[in-house]
Amino acid sequence: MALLGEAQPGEDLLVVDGLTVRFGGLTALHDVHLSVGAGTVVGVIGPNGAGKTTLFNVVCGFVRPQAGRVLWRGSPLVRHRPEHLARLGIVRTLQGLGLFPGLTVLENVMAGAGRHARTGAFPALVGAGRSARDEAELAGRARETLGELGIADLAGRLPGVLPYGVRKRVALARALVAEPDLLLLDEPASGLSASELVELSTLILSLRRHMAVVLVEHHMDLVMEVCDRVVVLNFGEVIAAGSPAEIQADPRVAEAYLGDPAEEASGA
Ligand SMILES: Nc1ncnc2c1ncn2[C@@H]1O[C@H](COP(=O)(O)OP(=O)(O)OP(=O)(O)O)[C@@H](O)[C@H]1O
Repeated sequence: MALLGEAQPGEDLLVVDGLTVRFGGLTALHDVHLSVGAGTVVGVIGPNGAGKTTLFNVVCGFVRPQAGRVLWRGSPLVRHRPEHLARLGIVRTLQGLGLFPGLTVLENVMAGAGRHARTGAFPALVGAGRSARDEAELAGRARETLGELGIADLAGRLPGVLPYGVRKRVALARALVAEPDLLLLDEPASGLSASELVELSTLILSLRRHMAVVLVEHHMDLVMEVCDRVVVLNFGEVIAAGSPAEIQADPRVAEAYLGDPAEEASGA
């Protein structure tokens, strides 16, 4: 895969240091610490409402914490905004796919190349401000990424006509074309068939050569298969962190999940 990783293995790319987030009287995160090394896949799991999405939202600059910091390559991210992330080398996929219905698959993927675009999001989206050469180079990279995900033949289609699993791949291609150093994956397994899950697992494992991944996911089989480390949140607090085997054997984790409907729904 032609995705370039600049970080050295073992380097801590992302450090979340003592994050606390409150929404009115509700504490969504309380003193959360975690670190993500280059070339590692870190799973963030926990029952519904545990704070996983809030954690992503803080890293992405959507939510400001009441306490704590997010460090990127050793420097605190101060008042960072979601639109600056791709240029830092951080890209997130959304639970909702967020594809543009009026753009083709190829155009949707090209719209994800924020890190390399020389202009802001809207001009980049419509192609303004890029030279014909930039445009051709970007289209080539977008096609290559679609090829790596096995959907190059769908480049000219509109996303609305494609099955959900394929649209998820398009959303992933849009994230990967930015060649991130850190990919934040928000429930990539939801809605996928058993065979698509196997492909997703292989893909995530292959990404490690190029980038770090943080995976928020309810599908435990996938988490246990692809993650180097797993962090478990419950009611906004880290209740366990360790290897997949350690997490599976931890009684506090089983207890946190007892009766969680999302868990039952995922069949894990
Ligand atoms: N903008 C907000 N305003 C008020 N409360 C919020 C807001 N965002 C999240 N919450 C609350 O914060 C808590 C953590 O929510 P969050 O979405 O981070 O959990 P989650 O682990 O991602 O859940 P799920 O697995 O269901 O997606 C929940 O109680 C939620 O209702």
